[in-house]
Amino acid sequence: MAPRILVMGVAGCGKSTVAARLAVALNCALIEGDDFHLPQSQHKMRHGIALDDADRWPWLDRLGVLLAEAAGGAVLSCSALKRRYRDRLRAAVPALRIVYIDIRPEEARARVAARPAHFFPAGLVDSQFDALEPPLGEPGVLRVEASQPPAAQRNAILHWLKGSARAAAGA
Ligand SMILES: Nc1ncnc2c1ncn2[C@@H]1O[C@H](COP(=O)(O)OP(=O)(O)OP(=O)(O)O)[C@@H](O)[C@H]1O
Ligand SMILES: O=C(O)[C@H](O)[C@@H](O)[C@H](O)[C@H](O)CO
Repeated sequence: MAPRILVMGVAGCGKSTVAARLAVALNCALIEGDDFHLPQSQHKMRHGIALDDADRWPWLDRLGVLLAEAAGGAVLSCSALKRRYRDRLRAAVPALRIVYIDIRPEEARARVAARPAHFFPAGLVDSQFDALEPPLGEPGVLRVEASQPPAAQRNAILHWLKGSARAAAGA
């Protein structure tokens, strides 16, 4: 079955980095969630204003369609901070697998502050943690430590995917 995977977490956790590596390893498409924010949402973030549900719903709906329709599967990099956001993506892609990159606030702040050219300001990182509802306990979720090197993260995810495919086949 074509892979349909969400890599999620707060700004700076490393979701784009590992999602890109995973898409290469799985030979499938990469959907970079940040590329699909509405212009007004990008404007808000650039000006230090956190997104709210109303900003995120149309964005999540678009990403759900892209992920569901990607021929050959896809890896989606998207913050998906709240349970209801993930449920919206699951409504579009029922077999969604989720990789949660878990990072400490001080590390996320340091990473975001170290990339000043990016549209997302370090001052908004705390709001990401305020919004975050970690997906632990939800079905089909793997937690990955943000501090692991990207290659180790990718390998752990590939191992997990292989194990779930075997279990689904009853092996
Ligand atoms: N496993 C890692 N270990 C150390 N640094 C990392 C790791 N993964 C990513 N980084 C670095 O952390 C920063 C943020 O990474 P990345 O852009 O992938 O995160 P992100 O979650 O996609 O962020 P955003 O959503 O804000 O764009 C980058 O400078 C990246 O090089
Ligand atoms: O839901 C959100 O608040 C956003 O998606 C953010 O997480 C940023 O887009 C992203 O992390 C950029 O750095």
